[in-house]
Amino acid sequence: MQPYLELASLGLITTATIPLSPRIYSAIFLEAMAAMAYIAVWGAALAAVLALVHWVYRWRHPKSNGTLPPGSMGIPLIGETLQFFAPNRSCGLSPFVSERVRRYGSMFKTSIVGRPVVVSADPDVNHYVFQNEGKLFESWYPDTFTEIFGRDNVGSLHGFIYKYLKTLVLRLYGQENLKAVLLAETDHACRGSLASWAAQPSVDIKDGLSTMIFNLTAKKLIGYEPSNSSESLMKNFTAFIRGLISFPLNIPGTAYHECMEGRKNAMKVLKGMMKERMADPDRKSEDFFDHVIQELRREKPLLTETIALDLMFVLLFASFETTALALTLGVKMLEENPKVVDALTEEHEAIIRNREDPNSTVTWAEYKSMKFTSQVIMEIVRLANIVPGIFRRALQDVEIKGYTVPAGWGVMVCPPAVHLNPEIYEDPLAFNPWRWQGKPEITGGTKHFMAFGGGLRFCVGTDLTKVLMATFIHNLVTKYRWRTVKGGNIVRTPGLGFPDGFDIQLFPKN
Ligand code: HEM
Repeated sequence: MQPYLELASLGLITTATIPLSPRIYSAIFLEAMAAMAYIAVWGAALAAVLALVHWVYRWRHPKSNGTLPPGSMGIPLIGETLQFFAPNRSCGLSPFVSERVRRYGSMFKTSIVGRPVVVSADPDVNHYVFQNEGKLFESWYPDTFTEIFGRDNVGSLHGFIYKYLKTLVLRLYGQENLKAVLLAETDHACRGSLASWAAQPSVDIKDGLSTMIFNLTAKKLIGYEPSNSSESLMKNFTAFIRGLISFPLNIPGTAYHECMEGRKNAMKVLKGMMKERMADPDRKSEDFFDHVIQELRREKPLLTETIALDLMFVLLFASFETTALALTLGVKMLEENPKVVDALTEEHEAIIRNREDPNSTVTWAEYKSMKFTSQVIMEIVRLANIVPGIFRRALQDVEIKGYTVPAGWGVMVCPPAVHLNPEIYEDPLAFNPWRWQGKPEITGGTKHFMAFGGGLRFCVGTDLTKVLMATFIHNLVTKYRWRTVKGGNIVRTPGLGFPDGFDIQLFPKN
């Protein structure tokens, strides 16, 4: 059929209909199509822009059934992650927290590593969060942290299985075993390490302490001997730790990537060990891993293999790095405060004078008598702030101090904001162990001291850490003097680090 152009419809003439050639027809058709496509593209672009504007608006103004704390959610997707990880080279509160507390108050909202989070610098709020573990809040760490520690790590477990694991770990690191076995072993390890470091021109104290504590605790946990083939395990943990609290960008060359590779390799070693031990039912129980494997062998085990492996991984890591970092900072602070060293020396020389054999190992009664040392340890961990943030997730909308924390949001309790608050600790950056004088011993978290956490999830390694620090200080101040050879500067990203190392030279006392 011949195509026609309806001129009337175009308003050019009244009634005429002119036959058109197919070429003209298709040109007009194409033009109409182009116009429609043009409109569609613009329409789609406009819709996309509107959706984007709406999304950005929603990002910046998240929905809530009540009043959200003030604060900024940062730029979409990235939030304020970059500011959170920005290096801070002092013992003071990170600018990320201090600037926001100044601007918004002690509770503010933000977004870090892809999650909306309410940060609390308020002692009452922190206490409330810890006391409501399992009721209003549960332990939660951002996905990137969970990737690192394993999805079934103890921090991600709840309820019955969590309580069971905690009891299992306390059998190894609780007071009874410390008194019966570990105190003497830590004393022995500290003596040996200090003597070997004194025989060298200098030692990187952080590396030395890490190796000493790793060898001690990994022996208890997995029967690790530094000279056997599993030596690479320590190297993997070191690679793991370097990227632990770094920006979560998993591409080759980044610290985070190195960290994930370290985890992969360490898990390979642990899996190999587990396979070997599972295949040997006659194996005698020699270390903590053997106890865990006995549990796995039961007809209806409470643990799964993944939970067991993640537990071993977390324990191996948490046992050495935390304490090594705190003690390294402690050595730096002692060097800067000779009066504290004098008071420590007096306390520890008195202990030795009261012994029948001055070379005998530290006894539990002696350890318990170290009052000033215990104040020094409290002061070191207060200022070290090894854990810059303790994470939880709201299980329902929670009203606190006139604000709402929406269900599903993260909460970051910020211990440094409490430990460095001048209203709580006078002249908070001063290293002053005497501030703890006459105060009752703290055995759990309190509103004003939460270096080891608080509530149900209070750190299971607290007593081990204190024993390790006390025996190290005992041997250091009674047998050696020391001086810094190089390094000792700190950085927090936000985890504590010693970017230039910290080399000291030890001199035996006569
Ligand atoms: C200076 C040394 C240490 C510091 C500052 C420290 C700090 C902490 C903090 C703040 C928590 C609470 C985390 C939370 O509530 O989410 C915690 C939990 C934990 N710590 Fe430590 N810790 C130290 C040493 C150790 C040691 C030596 C071990 C050895 C086993 C250890 C094992 C653990 C474990 C397994 C948890 C998880 C407990 C749970 O989820 O219930 N920590 N630690």
